[in-house]
Amino acid sequence: MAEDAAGAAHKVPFDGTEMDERCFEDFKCPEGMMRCDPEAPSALACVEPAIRCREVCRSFGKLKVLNSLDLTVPQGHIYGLLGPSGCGKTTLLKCIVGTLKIARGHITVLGKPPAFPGHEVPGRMVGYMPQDLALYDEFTISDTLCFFSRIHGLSSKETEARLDFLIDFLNLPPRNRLIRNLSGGQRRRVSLAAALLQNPPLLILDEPTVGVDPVLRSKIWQHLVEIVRGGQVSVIITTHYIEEARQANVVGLMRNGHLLAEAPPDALMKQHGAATLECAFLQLCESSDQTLSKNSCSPDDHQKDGSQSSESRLDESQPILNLGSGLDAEEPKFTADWKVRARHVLPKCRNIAALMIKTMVRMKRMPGFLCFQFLLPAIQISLMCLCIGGDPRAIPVAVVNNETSQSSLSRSLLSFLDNTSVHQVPMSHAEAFAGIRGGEYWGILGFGKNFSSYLRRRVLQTKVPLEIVEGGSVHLWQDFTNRQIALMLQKKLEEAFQSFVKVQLGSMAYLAALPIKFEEPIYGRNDSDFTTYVTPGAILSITFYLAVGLTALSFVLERKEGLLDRCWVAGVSSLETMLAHLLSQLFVISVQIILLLLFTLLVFKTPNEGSLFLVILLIVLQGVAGIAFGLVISAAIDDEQSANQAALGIFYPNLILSGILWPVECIPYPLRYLSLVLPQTYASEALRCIMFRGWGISHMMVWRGFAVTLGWNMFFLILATVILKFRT
Ligand SMILES: Nc1ncnc2c1ncn2[C@@H]1O[C@H](COP(=O)(O)OP(=O)(O)OP(=O)(O)O)[C@@H](O)[C@H]1O
Repeated sequence: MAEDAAGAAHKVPFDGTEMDERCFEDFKCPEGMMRCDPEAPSALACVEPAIRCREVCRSFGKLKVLNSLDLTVPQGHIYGLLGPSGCGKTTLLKCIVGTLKIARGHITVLGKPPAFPGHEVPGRMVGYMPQDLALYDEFTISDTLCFFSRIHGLSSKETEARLDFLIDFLNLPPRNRLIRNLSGGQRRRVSLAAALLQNPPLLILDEPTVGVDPVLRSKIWQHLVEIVRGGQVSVIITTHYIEEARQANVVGLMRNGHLLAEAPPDALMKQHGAATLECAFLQLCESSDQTLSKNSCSPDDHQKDGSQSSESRLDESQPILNLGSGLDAEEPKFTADWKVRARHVLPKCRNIAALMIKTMVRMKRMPGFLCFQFLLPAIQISLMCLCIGGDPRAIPVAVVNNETSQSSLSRSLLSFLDNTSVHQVPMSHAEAFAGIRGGEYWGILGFGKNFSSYLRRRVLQTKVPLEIVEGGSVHLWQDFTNRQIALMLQKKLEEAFQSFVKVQLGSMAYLAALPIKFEEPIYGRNDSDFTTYVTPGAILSITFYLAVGLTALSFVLERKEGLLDRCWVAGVSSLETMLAHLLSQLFVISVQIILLLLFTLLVFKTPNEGSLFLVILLIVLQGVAGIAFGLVISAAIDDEQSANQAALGIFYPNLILSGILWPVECIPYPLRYLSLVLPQTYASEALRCIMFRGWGISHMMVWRGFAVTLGWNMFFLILATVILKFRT
């Protein structure tokens, strides 16, 4: 370690003689610019660098973004990282703070690799200002800073003091102004304030001065110069304003994923005889291009993989870069005992509380959306109860009655037909058939002119000719393109006939009845409708998918806006983020379930014969499964459109296969096996058993629903954690 540190601290100066990196202090700022304190760095000569990157490689797919990059940020220095757009500066900073993993090489930040157990990088040792604003729009300035101060564990007194200082120093608007109402430059300054908040020993600032006026820009630099003066704070800063980087103690000029030079700005300019840093940079780029083209002309110099040879890289960087980096290429070994490792993995209540308060504040700021969120499941189940499973109403049916007498049996029979469901339209035979073919009627009821006498004979005589049977029957022609309506019509006609027979025959009614007796049902009711069957599954499905949608969307958006990364760098682990979201969503789900059940049980009178506690528990667990599945989607998918498509793409197959709309028994094998492993199949069955059969947890069909739901919860949570781990 000591050897590594010493190796890293040696630089080859422009004239080729060895120099200690403390020599970096020996530069002058141009007139009119702020000067770095030349005294500052010398106090910390030859200590472990604040950041040391050796042979760092990182690719996105086939694109090599960091290519064997070496970089050293000395302790107590401002390091200006410069380079053209797309050269990999942000990627490098993300690797340094640990939000991106490197493919090769090693990085130490304040003595240890980022995210090493027990190391507070990420954490309160580092203040990170990402390139994206990464601020919560619904927060005020004060909410934003208090949120990060809770994560860093600052006391309320410390927070107040820092808030006052930062608002004054960065010339911010009043603290109760919402972020969404700030200008771009003001937001950027709030983002910088969040990075400076806890006075960290390391500041990593990705373009903090973009969109900031020159006066404030100079003030920011002055502040940076002041805070590094004591030698305890180090800063790495990227900027597009190359000349402002002359105020840095060291600049690193980056191109195509590696450093062309790393030296004090004045020394760099002197070596290239350039009047400005920009000119020096241009010259370096030109000489780098020349070296490259020279090397590309000589086939022997080509590397097998087509990447730039290490020799050529050395050539182009030789005047400036640390040639002793080879000494550091060997990865230093770091160890932590099991207690530190365990503490590192265990979620911190402080962070979970900070994240939960954040969610609550955001909800408070969006009352309309919150009410909608609470009421949505109740609205959905109400719509379902109102629109699905009920009997069709006022179905037009043509009646062709050839009996003319007012006292005929056909008229009596028709009077028993349920008029709310069936709308009878008397007409002639020809009109009726023309009407049904034209789609005006769903059926035709036909009575022959001798219907009454033939019906009596057919019931009372033991043997009658076929002509009597035909003439004594009600004839029904139907449009069967709508099965529900067709079956309802048949059922209504049968019911009307049974009632008619009871009145006409009294105690002799059995003569015209089917020799089948439908006894009282053991469970459920004779008149239970399709709505009753669908409701339990619909409740679970609504709870599950609302949780999926809200979780996936909120996480994907937070990730896209860089908020998740920013919290991570502040020291919040993925597990803490997931737990905090789970707990806050549990509150939302609880309110949703209360309203949902109030509507289902009290307004729509869906029967519940079993334990209300079990009903609520199963719905909550399904909600948790939805949240966990939402986490999987958000962990695996980066943009909201794809996340929406994934959630929607899974919604219908799951609804159809889970036996929510239609019994699982109708699903053909082997699709049935797939249906049985889905999260809502056994759970819906369990909820139906509790609500309609009054069964408890001891019944296999009930506990199986709970067990499968718990199993899916575990699976989704583990899967989300694993995906997050692999994708960092
Ligand atoms: N998540 C990603 N997936 C794929 N490619 C990426 C990703 N992030 C960055 N890149 C690519 O890596 C390269 C370097 O990007 P990076 O943001 O590090 O550049 P930069 O030097 O910070 O640019 P700028 O100064 O414009 O911010 C670019 O070509 C970019 O397109």
